[in-house]
Amino acid sequence: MRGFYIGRFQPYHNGHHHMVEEIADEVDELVLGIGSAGDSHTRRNPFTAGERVMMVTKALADLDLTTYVVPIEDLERNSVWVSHVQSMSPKFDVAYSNNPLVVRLFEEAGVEVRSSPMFRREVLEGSELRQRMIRGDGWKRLVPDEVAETITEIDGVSRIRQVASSDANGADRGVDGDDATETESALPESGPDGSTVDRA
Ligand SMILES: Nc1ncnc2c1ncn2[C@@H]1O[C@H](COP(=O)(O)OP(=O)(O)OP(=O)(O)O)[C@@H](O)[C@H]1O
Ligand SMILES: NC(=O)c1ccc[n+]([C@@H]2O[C@H](COP(=O)(O)O)[C@@H](O)[C@H]2O)c1
Repeated sequence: MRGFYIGRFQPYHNGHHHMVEEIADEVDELVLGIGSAGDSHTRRNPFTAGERVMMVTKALADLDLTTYVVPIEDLERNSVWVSHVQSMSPKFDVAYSNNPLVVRLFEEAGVEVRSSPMFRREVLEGSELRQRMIRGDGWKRLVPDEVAETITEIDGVSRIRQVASSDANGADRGVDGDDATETESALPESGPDGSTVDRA
């Protein structure tokens, strides 16, 4: 059986990794979708698709699981997003997500979806990690070692600080403090990833 798990992975952290380890007990192969693949160099989405491919590929290398890492760009239409995902991914039998919008879109398209409880969400959250990087607080122990190495290799902390400071000056920012584009803001209630506000 083949599973599919999508996230923005900005960055890939131990909460994601915990979820992948649990999924590994249920499937033979796993497709990791790198969501919002066209976005980078913003406060909410600092890393490019290629950089996230590196983080995820290296972090998964030790798992006894065949994995495929597939970048997937956002679409303006939620109603056809699942078809778009299916067109970019190896065929899969079950999708994994804890994102309510993603769960709904897969279910409406007739795809089986499985969710899991959030793992140590008080610290294992992308926006919390990005804030820690900006502030210089400890973040490395919250991500797999390979992810910390990749972020160091690409000088990621300095990038996040720079894009966050230009966001603070008004560039690339939505009214609610995130960097949602007009397209994202125009979607009902939330951006394509189901989020509303992002602190970093
Ligand atoms: N700590 C966690 N435990 C379990 N699942 C998680 C955890 N953090 C994120 N997820 C799930 O992983 C998927 C991808 O999440 P995503 O890449 O948006 O990370 P995030 O931590 O929610 O980041 P951000 O704060 O940037 O939105 C989603 O289904 C999300 O609900
Ligand atoms: N219409 C769309 O493009 C659409 C809809 C639902 C989810 N997504 C993407 O799927 C990913 C979901 O990941 P998260 O659960 O990490 O938010 C995000 O990259 C999000 O932008 C896109």
